[in-house]
Amino acid sequence: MPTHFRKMHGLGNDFVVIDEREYPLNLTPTRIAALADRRRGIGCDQFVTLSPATITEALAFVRFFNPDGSEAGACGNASRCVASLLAAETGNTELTIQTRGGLLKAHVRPADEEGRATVTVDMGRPRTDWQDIPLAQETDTLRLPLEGEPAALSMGNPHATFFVEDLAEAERGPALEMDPLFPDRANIGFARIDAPDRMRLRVWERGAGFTLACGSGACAAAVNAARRGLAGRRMTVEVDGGEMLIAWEANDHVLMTGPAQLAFEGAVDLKAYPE
Ligand SMILES: N[C@@H](CCC[C@H](N)C(=O)O)C(=O)O
Repeated sequence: MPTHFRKMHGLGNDFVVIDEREYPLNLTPTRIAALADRRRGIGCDQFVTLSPATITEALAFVRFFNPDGSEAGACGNASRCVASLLAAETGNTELTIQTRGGLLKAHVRPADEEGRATVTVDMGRPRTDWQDIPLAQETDTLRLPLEGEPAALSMGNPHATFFVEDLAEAERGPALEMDPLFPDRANIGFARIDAPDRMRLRVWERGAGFTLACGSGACAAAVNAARRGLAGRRMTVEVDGGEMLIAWEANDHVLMTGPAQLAFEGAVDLKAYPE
């Protein structure tokens, strides 16, 4: 029996979304990696599953997997996409989803003629203690002991942000993801500050590589820029796929606003992929 899936994207960061709320599929990392593979599977930057929430206020428990099969505690763009999906399903414009990184509240605005909804997700509080990111050793997370002195934090997943003049420095991403300072590896952002309220960002994503947009990376870069005194607390973050608005509120929560879109729906025979 083929399994229904949705292909969604936020600013070109694309997802296969499978709803397991009625039938658990027990997908293994091997099968997820095969399905996420653009050559032999459906292909996506992240694979997303919905299962029943364990907390009554949440509509679903949402899990995010990278194309290498590893699981991430957060994915900003996929959170917007899932929120738009659940809003269409329930008619609620204010809703909560449960993730490994925590409970996320979302506000979903109506979709435009192209089916693109604008969604704000409260991504929670950034965690800046070295153990929470995590780092391998106690260190000042505002300036890590790496060439270029990036700032690091967790948005439910680990991020390091380098502040650069030239985005060509992003070619250091693959090696930095694996640096021993990051025991769980890390998403590596390269941010060029263009104005106190505007930056250009590229992110080498852990387990995925360069993507057109990284929502949690945009939150991390904006917060890190403000922590370093390089920018204010509200920023437009321009990525390869477009723009997000990030606001680091006085209550320490990070609000991320950007688009979410359904690309197409399909069905897949899971048994055709290794377990
Ligand atoms: N695309 C994402 C982040 C996905 C997870 C990341 N690669 C990780 O392993 O932490 C986003 O929009 O936040």
